[in-house]
Amino acid sequence: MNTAINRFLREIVRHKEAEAAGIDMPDEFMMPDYRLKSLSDAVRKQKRNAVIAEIKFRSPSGGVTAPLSDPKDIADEYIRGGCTAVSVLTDEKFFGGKKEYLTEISGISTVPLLRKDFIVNEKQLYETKVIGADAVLLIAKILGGKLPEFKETASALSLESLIEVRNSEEADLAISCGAEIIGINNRDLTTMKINLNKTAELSAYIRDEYKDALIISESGYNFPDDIKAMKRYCDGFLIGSSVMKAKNRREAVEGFVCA
Ligand SMILES: O=C(O)c1ccccc1NCC(=O)[C@H](O)[C@H](O)COP(=O)(O)O
Repeated sequence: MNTAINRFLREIVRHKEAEAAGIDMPDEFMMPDYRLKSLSDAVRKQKRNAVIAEIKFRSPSGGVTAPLSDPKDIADEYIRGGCTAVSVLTDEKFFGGKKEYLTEISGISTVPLLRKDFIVNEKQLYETKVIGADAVLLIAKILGGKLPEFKETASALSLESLIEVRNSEEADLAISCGAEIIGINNRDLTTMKINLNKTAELSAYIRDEYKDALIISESGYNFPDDIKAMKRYCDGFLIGSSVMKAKNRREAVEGFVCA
């Protein structure tokens, strides 16, 4: 692992391990909706572009993406724009998220919800279920050899896993544990720079090796034309900053969905 990534991930892992020492249960008045919604089915059934629209108030690469507002309203705008799923950042320290946001949104959402966080401890998977998510992000670089057992635990909890990779070794790891959904992240964690070609390169590798997984291209989609250029390389897109920053979020999502 390169040293800059190392430092960043080490800081996150340390923080997450401390946080995961206790499981936060949602308050009674925010009981999540546990009816299952499948992310993979939703992506497969989408006739236009499958867009997983993300709620992220802040990020290490871009700072504040939007002033704090009710995440349910944002999810509602995304859903009216035709998104296939909503991704909710639940990390507080680095992304200004909250686990409660996911629980609140689960009460109004008609689409699957992805919990976006840094999962380092299996307790967080139980917590992910408890707070009302349908799917969870597992990052190959963080979990390494522990990835298969985390994926199995997630499946046992009826949580789908989106396994995030950035290179062919990580893709091999995802494939070896039978990933149903693989996310290719276009953001380089050393420089924070975006390279959409990462999706083109890695999806060719993955599709050569393994035809079963859905491929989601993550990060760096600013304009509908970006989707037009990349759609042949993947089955869906995870889009955060540009839809959070949009004046009209419903229209912004619709633009990506219909590109
Ligand atoms: O968003 C960041 O700055 C970031 C930095 C370091 C690790 C992860 C990061 N983001 C997580 C994500 O995967 C993105 O939020 C997601 O793919 C959406 O990206 P974007 O549309 O570019 O906001």
